[in-house]
Amino acid sequence: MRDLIRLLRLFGSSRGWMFGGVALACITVLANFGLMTLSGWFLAAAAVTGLAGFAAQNAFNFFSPAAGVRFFATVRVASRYVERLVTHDATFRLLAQLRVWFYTKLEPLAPAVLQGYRASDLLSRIVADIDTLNMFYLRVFLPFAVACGAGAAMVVFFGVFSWPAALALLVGLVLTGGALPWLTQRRGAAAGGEITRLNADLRAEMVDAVQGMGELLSYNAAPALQARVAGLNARLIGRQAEMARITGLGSAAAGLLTNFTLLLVVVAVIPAVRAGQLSAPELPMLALGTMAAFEAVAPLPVAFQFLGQIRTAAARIFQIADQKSVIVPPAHPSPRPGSFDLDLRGVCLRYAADAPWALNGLDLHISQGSHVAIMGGTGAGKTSLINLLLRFHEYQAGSAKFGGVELRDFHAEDLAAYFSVVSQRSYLFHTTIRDNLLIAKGEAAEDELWHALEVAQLAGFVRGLPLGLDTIVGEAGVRLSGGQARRVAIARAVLKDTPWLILDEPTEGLDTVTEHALLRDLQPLMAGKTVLYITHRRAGLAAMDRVYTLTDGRIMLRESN
Ligand SMILES: Nc1ncnc2c1ncn2[C@@H]1O[C@H](COP(=O)(O)OP(=O)(O)OP(=O)(O)O)[C@@H](O)[C@H]1O
Repeated sequence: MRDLIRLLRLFGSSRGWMFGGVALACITVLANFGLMTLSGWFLAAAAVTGLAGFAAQNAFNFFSPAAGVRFFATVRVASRYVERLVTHDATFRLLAQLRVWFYTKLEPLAPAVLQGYRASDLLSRIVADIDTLNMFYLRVFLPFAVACGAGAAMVVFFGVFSWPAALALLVGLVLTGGALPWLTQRRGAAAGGEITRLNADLRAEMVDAVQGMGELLSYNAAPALQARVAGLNARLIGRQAEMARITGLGSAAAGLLTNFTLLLVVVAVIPAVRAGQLSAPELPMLALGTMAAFEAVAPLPVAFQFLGQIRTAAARIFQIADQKSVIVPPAHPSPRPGSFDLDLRGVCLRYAADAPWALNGLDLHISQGSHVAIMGGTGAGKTSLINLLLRFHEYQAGSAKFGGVELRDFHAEDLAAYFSVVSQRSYLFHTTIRDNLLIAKGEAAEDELWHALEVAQLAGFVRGLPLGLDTIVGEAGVRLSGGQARRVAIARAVLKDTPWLILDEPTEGLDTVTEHALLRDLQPLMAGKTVLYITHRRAGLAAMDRVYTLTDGRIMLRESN
């Protein structure tokens, strides 16, 4: 329940649209109620008048009730139309609001906290869970509010004619709109929650399967995956069938309760008609009114059945949104560094309180303009050093100063303005070469893009492509060779043009010829910049001013060039 109240609070700024939709839906239900009750009364009164003789027929006013029927019919159609427009508009607004809110919560968690989640699970939360939460307004909140508002008005209307009939209607509405939804909600909670989780698991397995298709086929591991997916699928279908059974039972019980209430109302009204306290046409009026009144509560049993699904989705979303970023942003704006020197003294960094130190008392000084290489084997702490510099992870001890200012006094996004990273892992988006370059400098002109490609030695290749800069590179750049993808990353660094250039194993995975060509082509980019070259190979070290060896998170050796 707490999660649902939180959800409602989140929708605060769209309150006008939400309650506007509720008001219009109430008008629609009440117009239908007016139409049915007036029609019931009018038809019966006309029949009674017809039997009463010529004088009574002449005296009967046909025009006012006929006009009333037309009025309610027109209002019902018009308000239903506007209600659909408003409630759907409200739904899309809430959806957009939820997505933006969730994204703003996610952003500070990248990359440190989000690394703990599978990408496909995050995708499920961003897309499917948010969509499920969106059902909350249209399928739960709106029908519930309409049932309360319009239901109360209709009971009061019945009360004006007959309190026993009003009581019978109230009991029928409360049973159908309160007790039955409570039951379906209880019955559907477990299945609904599991459907959300199983859908997420299934999506995660499928994303993994598509990404690892090559490995699965070459190791003949596809049958095991198929069996896992089939198992998940069978459980999902089982739970969905359970939900369908509950839906069917809920609808049938609602229909039964409607007819039972109709019977109760008729039984309650007959003595009053017999006693002359009510006129004969008022009996069909209240009977048809009862049928119309149930329009207000009919969607509730099915709506509440989905509460389990909505609650699980809300819990999954809030679980991420409530995570704290490991980087605490400083309270004040980032200072301007006095220079671009880096001075690390006894820096310790680890990824969890009980994890071993990835950087363990690291001392390192890199003066502005110098070219420094850090060598180290697997797990030595090279990437952790970059994580430290870019404020992707927090350091727990020691002093790390950039231009004389502690790194933790910088906002990560401001610090990013001083560093460009060319890495073996530089990610290429499934879009054009142009768009992949523009992420480094959104406002770059066409000739700047070509200049960057020239420096990265990729201009000739791009010119030769039929679509040139508008060539789609494929997912993670699959349509480019390893060397070409690295050159796109270099072109980004040229565009960004920062004082520091970090080369994180830029030639990893490339053949020796390409490696040497790439290192040679990097030279113009390195001129005049402070360069940190991280590698575990010896290629390219000759061009460095100093070479350090990193072992177990600290500098163990300094080689001079
Ligand atoms: N995100 C992370 N969460 C937990 N531990 C991590 C994380 N990243 C690195 N580590 C651990 O920190 C230590 C240093 O890792 P790091 O990635 O900095 O080494 P590296 O020198 O870059 O290695 P490689 O050359 O193999 O990439 C390793 O023991 C590693 O297991």
